[in-house]
Amino acid sequence: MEAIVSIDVQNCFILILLCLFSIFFYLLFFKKIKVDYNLPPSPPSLPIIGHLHHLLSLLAHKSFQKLSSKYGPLLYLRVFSVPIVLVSSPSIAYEIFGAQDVNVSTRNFPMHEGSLFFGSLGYVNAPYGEYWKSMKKLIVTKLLGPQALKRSLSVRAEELERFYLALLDKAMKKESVEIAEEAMKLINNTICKMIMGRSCSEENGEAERVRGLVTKSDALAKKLFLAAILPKPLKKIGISLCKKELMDVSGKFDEVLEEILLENKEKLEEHQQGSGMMDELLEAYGVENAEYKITRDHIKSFFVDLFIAGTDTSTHTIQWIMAEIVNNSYILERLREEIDSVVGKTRLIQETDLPNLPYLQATVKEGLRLHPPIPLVVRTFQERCKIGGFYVPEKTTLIVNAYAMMRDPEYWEYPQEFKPERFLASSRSSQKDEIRDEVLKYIPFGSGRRGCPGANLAYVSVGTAIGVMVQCFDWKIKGDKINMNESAGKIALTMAHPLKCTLVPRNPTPVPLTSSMQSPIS
Ligand code: HEM
Repeated sequence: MEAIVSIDVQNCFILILLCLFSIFFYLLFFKKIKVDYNLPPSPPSLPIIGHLHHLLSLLAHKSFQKLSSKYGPLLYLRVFSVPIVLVSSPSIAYEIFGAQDVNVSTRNFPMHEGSLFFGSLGYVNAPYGEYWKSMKKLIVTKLLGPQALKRSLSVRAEELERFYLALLDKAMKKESVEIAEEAMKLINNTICKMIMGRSCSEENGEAERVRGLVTKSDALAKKLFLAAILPKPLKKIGISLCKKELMDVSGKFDEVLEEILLENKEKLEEHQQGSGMMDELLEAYGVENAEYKITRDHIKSFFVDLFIAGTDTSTHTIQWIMAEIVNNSYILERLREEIDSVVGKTRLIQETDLPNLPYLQATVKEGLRLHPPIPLVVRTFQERCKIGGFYVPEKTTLIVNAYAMMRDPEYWEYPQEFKPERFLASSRSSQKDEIRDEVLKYIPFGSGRRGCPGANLAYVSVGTAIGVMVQCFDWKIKGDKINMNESAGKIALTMAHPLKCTLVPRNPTPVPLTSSMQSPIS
């Protein structure tokens, strides 16, 4: 009997211990789930598709802006079962591009084998790793870093004069000018020359073909971006629907680039200099023990990415800013006063004048704030993490709504208005701008390691193009005001009604040129 009682007491003790352990582990486990799976708040969604309708809306950045102003700056969305985190606040962006920068340094867009655009060998879609790092080094040292930009100054000066002459020619013939068309020629020729040592030829239609391909690629990129967010089977269908168009664009880019590559290789063999970057790539190509082994297709994909990333963005920025200037005559007057007093009327504005033209610089910054050509910055969280105290699962797509952040009334006075003066004031109180919340309220070029490496080039190309248009011409439009509606359909934010103007030369005689180019009048 004694033995039975002692066994019962032992069992009871073990049972109690088991219960206590279970409760302890249950609480621990339960607590862990609660902490780990405390996802960011999620706005109401539709059955099955979740928040897909917001992504499909014509102007997704605006649809997201409405969502965040109603439900908060950090939201958890889903497209079917695919998770997305939507960020619309500078302080959360600061946390992500600081502590989680490596974690979000890959885009994870679908890659199409064999294509030069959105293919597996490109730069923009390359995962964060050795290949991306070695190409970034090349971009900074040979193309877009401050020293490289100094070396290519004359290339841009020559293209700027060509731009001025093209506008002057149209003005003299009283033809109307489509600003985006002329700006695209300027930007595309500049980028081609800087990368490959020569611009595409206008005579044999090569330049026209490349510009057409850049425009096509931009529309195609939007479709591919949407496909990227769908769950696997739908993603496959989406991409296969774009396949023909993708391979067509890739094939045409290939034709043009193959020819230019051959020319450069011959130059190199004859010890003539091409562009620094092209020479470096051609030398590295095929070298067994190179830092990173690159193929011919790597080079071509890299150039396609640079054309596409640089051309449409800068072109649309020029168009938006010029439209704002024409709509606000006091800004035009103030810009002219500044340019006339610093540059004068006897020579064309140059890149080296920009540091002495603060109002022009502020106008460019304000244009990028109000009309960022890439309104949504998209990345992927490679690993799970915590943001703003919330759990973010691995492989979650990150969408940073730069458009909403740069129009947030908490950070910007009169956020919907075009007021370059705001950047004159902020440059004086730059200390204040270092405050955590202020740092990422201005984000037209993205941020972190994968932020835009072309920002410096963009500022000087856009600044001088706007400078020439203001310095040399009066602007006439049909009607009182330019329609500033936005257009969808492409990845870049464009004007729904492209800006068309008739130009009248401001000076009775054309501005003398610095290079050997001849004015159409002389
Ligand atoms: C107004 C002009 C421009 C704007 C607003 C702009 C904006 C952007 C943005 C928002 C991104 C994504 C950044 C991120 O994910 O955080 C980006 C990436 C990029 N941009 Fe620009 N860009 C402009 C001009 C240029 C130019 C002129 C070039 C070069 C010729 C260029 C080359 C690139 C490249 C290569 C990337 C990908 C960077 C990477 O993945 O590491 N961009 N740009």
